[in-house]
Amino acid sequence: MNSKDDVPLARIQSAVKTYGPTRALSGVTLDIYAGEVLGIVGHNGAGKSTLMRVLSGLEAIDSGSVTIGGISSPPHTGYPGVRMAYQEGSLAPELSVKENIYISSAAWMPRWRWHRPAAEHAAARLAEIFPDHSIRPADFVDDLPLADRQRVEIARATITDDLRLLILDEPTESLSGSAVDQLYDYVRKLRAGGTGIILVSHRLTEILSVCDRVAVMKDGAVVSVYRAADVSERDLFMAMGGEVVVTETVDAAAAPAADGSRPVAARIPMTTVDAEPAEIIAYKGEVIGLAGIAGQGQEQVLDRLWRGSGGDVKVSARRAYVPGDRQRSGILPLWDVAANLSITAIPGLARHGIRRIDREASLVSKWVDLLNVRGGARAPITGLSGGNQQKVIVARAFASDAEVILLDDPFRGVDIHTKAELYQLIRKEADKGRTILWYSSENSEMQHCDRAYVLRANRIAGELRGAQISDERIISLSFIESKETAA
Ligand SMILES: Nc1ncnc2c1ncn2[C@@H]1O[C@H](COP(=O)(O)OP(=O)(O)OP(=O)(O)O)[C@@H](O)[C@H]1O
Repeated sequence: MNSKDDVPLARIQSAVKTYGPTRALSGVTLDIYAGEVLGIVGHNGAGKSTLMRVLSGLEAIDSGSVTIGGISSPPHTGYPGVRMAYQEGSLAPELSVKENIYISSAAWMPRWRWHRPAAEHAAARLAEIFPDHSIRPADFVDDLPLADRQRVEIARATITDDLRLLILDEPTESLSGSAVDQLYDYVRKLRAGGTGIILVSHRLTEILSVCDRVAVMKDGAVVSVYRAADVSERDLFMAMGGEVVVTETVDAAAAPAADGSRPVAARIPMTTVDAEPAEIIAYKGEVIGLAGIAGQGQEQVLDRLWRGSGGDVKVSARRAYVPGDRQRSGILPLWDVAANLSITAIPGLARHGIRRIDREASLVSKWVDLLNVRGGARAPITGLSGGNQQKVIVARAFASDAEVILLDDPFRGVDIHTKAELYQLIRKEADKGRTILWYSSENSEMQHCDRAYVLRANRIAGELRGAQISDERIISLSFIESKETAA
């Protein structure tokens, strides 16, 4: 552990950064040491990503100072030795993996015949961090699923001839369990080699398991710094400004049985892992989880339901979809928060085909308040923090008149207070008769469902109900061999 006498690798003093009227950083003071993992936690919009962009030299502060490795005014290429894996992804989608690696390493890679070294670096680093990955250096980034793009984003940040400070901004929001463990093993290895690492995350369990110290940010400032060994998740939660919200998970006894007495809201034919015919069925008013490790067909189920009835698929005509990949298919970047939020609700609010601006405005203000969207209704959506953008996309679905809501890992990057409120919102909306089908990469979220189907290789590996839905059960169903493959 570092003592006060150690020279910090990075020192931030009274850093202030404003965007128009928004004070994103209101006087941050923080030291970061070589050979430590420093966690940064805080509510959506607390200023975490802004601070990281300042440390990487991407944004200049208005006042205060930032010194890294003895340098206070970084060259246009950023502070030497500081690399960052970005929350929203920084890869050029129309280029291949190796081309992306080359772009960020052009300063030290050969100027000619760089394809091969770039491909070798990409393959070697991906294999080192994520041994079971299946990404090829020639793959186009746009063709990769979100989790693979995240793997490349992380690998890209570490491919350099000089790594002193590695910044990971919410690196695990789209990774599943084993990839998360692999990443943190690599982080520990870097720490042992003397690299300083900053880990920004809303996942407090991960923060406490991998960090040496944790800084809590609130409203643009660091309000406390703890030794990770001295605090609990609850302590961090309270320091972030949390009230203890009791989120009720579904109790098996209380869970509504899938008894068929309610109308069917969605039905989709499937097979079991033993190749028996089966189906995913959601009755009106149920919250149905689609669980299992990432990429096992959960998104295809949502996609088939989104495309609508046809063949043996049955689903209500009024449905809404919350995509997990907000950059690609979620936000409407040229519009403000209000337009992004109300777009699907407008027809339902109109009278005789004429828009009712007053009703639209009150709908928007209700949801902005309910989800505490920092930035307000008139802010451009791209000026919002990542978690706040995600809240707007969730609000858009619930503000519509949809009977069936399809959630594709919807709470990526949303802070824990807001998540707790969203879990309650889902329950309330289900009680009102809406049906929710919900894929989450966080198994613990599935506990808020009435029933959950665990998927493996596009098939149903099992169905859990109420209190049966646990991390352990989901993991074991995700890996146990089927009778067919075991035979
Ligand atoms: N480019 C920008 N233009 C205008 N406002 C911005 C911009 N970037 C950030 N902000 C504002 O600065 C504040 C801090 O945002 P920041 O992205 O740093 O928060 P964060 O703590 O990383 O949040 P999250 O957990 O949601 O990622 C927010 O109010 C945000 O709206």
